[in-house]
Amino acid sequence: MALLDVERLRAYYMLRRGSVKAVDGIDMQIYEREIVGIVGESGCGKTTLARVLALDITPPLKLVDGRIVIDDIDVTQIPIPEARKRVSGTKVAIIPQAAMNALVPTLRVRDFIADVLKEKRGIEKKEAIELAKKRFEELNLPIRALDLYPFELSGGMRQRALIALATLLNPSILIADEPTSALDVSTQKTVLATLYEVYSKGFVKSIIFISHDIATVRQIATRIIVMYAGKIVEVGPTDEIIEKPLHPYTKLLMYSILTPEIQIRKRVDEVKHYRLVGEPPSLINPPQGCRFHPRCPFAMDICRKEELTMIEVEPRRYVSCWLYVKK
Ligand SMILES: Nc1ncnc2c1ncn2[C@@H]1O[C@H](COP(=O)(O)OP(=O)(O)OP(=O)(O)O)[C@@H](O)[C@H]1O
Repeated sequence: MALLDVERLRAYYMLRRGSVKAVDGIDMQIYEREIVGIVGESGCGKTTLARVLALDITPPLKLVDGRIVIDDIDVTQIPIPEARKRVSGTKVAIIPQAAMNALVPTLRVRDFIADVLKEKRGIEKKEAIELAKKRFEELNLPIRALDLYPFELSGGMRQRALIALATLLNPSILIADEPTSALDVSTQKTVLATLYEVYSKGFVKSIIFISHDIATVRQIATRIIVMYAGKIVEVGPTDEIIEKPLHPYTKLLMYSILTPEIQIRKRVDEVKHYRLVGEPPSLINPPQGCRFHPRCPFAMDICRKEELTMIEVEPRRYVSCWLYVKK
């Protein structure tokens, strides 16, 4: 039974010049005790998907179609503000991409926590600060950080504090959107370690980890979902996605991370003469057929005409590519 079950999800930015189809027909499941990485180039819809799953759906973003069931609650059947009240912080919590700005600069960390917990869950200040102290202790974070203003914390400490805060109420699913992208490599490691800690200590059941960088995702995720142009193109266990990518887009992404491991290089050797050139397409008028076809070195006629849904090529391995359809 999935913790999170998403069906036919469509969420568009409704602009005057057209709708940006940032999440366009997504089916996915997140199960208990897994860390799922969502990867793809900038602009492929990862942040939009994260926002929708966290029910942060404000204009111009609109939920156009589909169903989201979180821990048995079909949140798409309830008005969004009410759904948010029911699940935010307890079933699902998010560390947003602009996390550096997620804290309020004029509030000490503890006052920020108190405000958020009061507003979202009606928890009194004293109790909120006790909860925060306990969680900081459990995660070996310095409790004195609670008395500081955000600008007094280092980037890594701010990010780790946000992980602690997002998980205060032990949400079933934590969504972390590019939590390490603005940090240097050694700070990234400490932030990843804190994320792993909230998972291993059972403060969250599962994590969705979003990043454009497969190399980072690889360090923490047990399963990977690859997104391209508002759609999922491939899903599989991390090792298999890394060592045996199927979709040409995943292969080119893998090749571009220049891994030194010989087996991995060999497996993606078939794309060694190609590069991931150009940009992802406009999501106002995405290409017909497979959205990757204009950049795909292996595109066939059918790819330009017909869209394909996910096919299961092996147990737990899904890909959306005509190359894998048996003729
Ligand atoms: N507020 C907005 N209004 C209009 N279009 C938007 C808005 N936010 C994002 N988009 C568009 O939606 C598409 C998906 O963007 P999104 O930020 O979800 O992608 P992403 O994969 O998370 O990329 P990044 O890592 O750069 O955030 C892009 O075409 C983007 O330009």
